[in-house]
Formats: sequence, structure tokens, C-alpha cells
Amino acid sequence: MTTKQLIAQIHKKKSFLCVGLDVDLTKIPEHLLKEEDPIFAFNKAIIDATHEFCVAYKPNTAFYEAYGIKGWMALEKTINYLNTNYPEIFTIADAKRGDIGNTSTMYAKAFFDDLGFDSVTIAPYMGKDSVEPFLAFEDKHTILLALTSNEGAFDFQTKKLEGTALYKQVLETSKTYKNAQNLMYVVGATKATYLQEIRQIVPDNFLLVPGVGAQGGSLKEVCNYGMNKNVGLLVNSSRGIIYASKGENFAQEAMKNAKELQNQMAQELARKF
Ligand SMILES: O=C(O)c1cc(=O)[nH]c(=O)n1[C@@H]1O[C@H](COP(=O)(O)O)[C@@H](O)[C@H]1O
Repeated sequence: MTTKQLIAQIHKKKSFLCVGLDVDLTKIPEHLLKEEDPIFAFNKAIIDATHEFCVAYKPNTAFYEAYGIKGWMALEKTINYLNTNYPEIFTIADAKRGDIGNTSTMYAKAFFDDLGFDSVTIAPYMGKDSVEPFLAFEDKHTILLALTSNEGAFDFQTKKLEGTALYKQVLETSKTYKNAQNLMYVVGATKATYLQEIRQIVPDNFLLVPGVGAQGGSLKEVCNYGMNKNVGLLVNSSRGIIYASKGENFAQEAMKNAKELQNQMAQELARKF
């Protein structure tokens, strides 16, 4: 999906919500555990109930890898289900990869060619030659970790190196990479006050913003500081939506939570556009 198509979907649905599909078998309704593939059954129900209110889904691959071959097959079924039934939805493989060049090429093939995701999250620590193999897929998006939502972000990301915070160097340097126009960046909602400065460095790129909901980030602050002329935001909530209820009505309750966030987003969009 192109950035232009993503922006059109955001305006059409009045939403820049990304629903995180972080499936934990201990948290899903018990009746689903009897299904042949409980993870996919859960995802299918959540997707069918929430797709009207969001523009993206983000399965975090850890939650699939943890269940071995069955988990990986559930991930494959989930992305195939999305690509077949909801091709207008932007898909993110939250895999946080990045390695020496030839290995990154294989990761890129896995998520872009084999699974058919629109984008993948990448850790920038290994630098240019670890990121460019993902950017070589010109019709795909590479989402680089910039300033993450967790406490450990202060260990390295905000530390100054030659006078400039490391996360700012990630933003500046990655702009020089080949096909940098296909870069998006992760900025945690819990770090919303940093967004003003981040927008000075990357005014045009989309930002994937996790951390509203379970981690306590504020959607309003994210919008105030992070929205650009093309909206430029995908705000993710995982647990806050998909685990709204453990009962038979889990999908309806997830829909209510997705709709509530979408409503808030529609108000923010109406203020700006
Ligand atoms: O790359 C991410 O998506 C990510 C980056 C970050 O800084 N913080 C963060 O929480 N995430 C992911 O976003 C999701 C947040 O989930 P909830 O806290 O349940 O909404 C998880 O899949 C995290 O791995």
C-alpha cells in the first residue's frame, strides 16, 4: 500500500488507529481454546469486529513465535485473511529485526515477499547496511525504532553522543539512506512531549505511536505535538482493545473500545482538517 492510499483511508474512516494483534492464549476467551486454531479464530473475530474503526493491524511476531510452528501458521493465516478480505488495511509485522546486510535481506523477504506485509518494524542499532535491505523493497515501508515507549528508552536513546541525543541521530542519519522516503518511525505515546522536536527533524514521515491504552500514553498529546499536514500518525493500541472482555462478547467489547478511540481520533482530525 502506498502512503497516499494510507492517507486516503485515514480521511475516509476518520481514523488513524492501528489495532495490535498481540495474542496471548492465557488472555483469550476460554471457549476459543477448543478451536483448531485458537489464535486465528481470535484474530478473525477481532478483525471482523474492529476493521471499520481502524486503518492498520499490527501483529507482534513474538506472540506467534512463542507458540512455535502453530503460532507462525496462525500469523500466516492472519495476514492472508487481512490481505484477502480487507486489502485497504495497512499491515505491520512488528518483528523489530535488523542484522548484517545479507541476513536483513532474508528478513525482508520473509515479511514482505513470503508473508506479504506492507511494513516491518526494524531496530536501527546496526546502522545503514542493516536497514537498506528493507528499504530496497520500494513498495513497502520500513518502520525504524526512534524513541520507544518503555522506561529503557532512557538507557541509550536519549543519551547524547557528540552533543546530540541518539534517537535524533537515528532520525537524521536514516534520512540519508537509499529510498528513505519509505521510512516511518516508532515514537512511544508515553514520550509525546518529544514529538515537537521530532517533527522538526522528520516533518513528513509517518510515525507509528504505540503506548496509548495499557501503557497510559495520551492520544490528545500525541495529536497536539505529532500530527502533520498528512496526519502522519498511526496510533496503536493492543491490550486496550483486544482484551476488552474475556467473555463470549469479546469481539463486541473490542469493537466498543476501538470505536471509542476512533471517535476521539475523528474529533482530532476535525480540529485540524
Ligand atoms: O514497535 C512497537 O510497536 C512498539 C514500540 C514501542 O516503543 N513500544 C511498544 O509498546 N511497541 C509495541 O506496541 C504494542 C503495545 O501494546 P499495548 O501496550 O498492549 O497497547 C506491543 O506490541 C509492543 O511491542
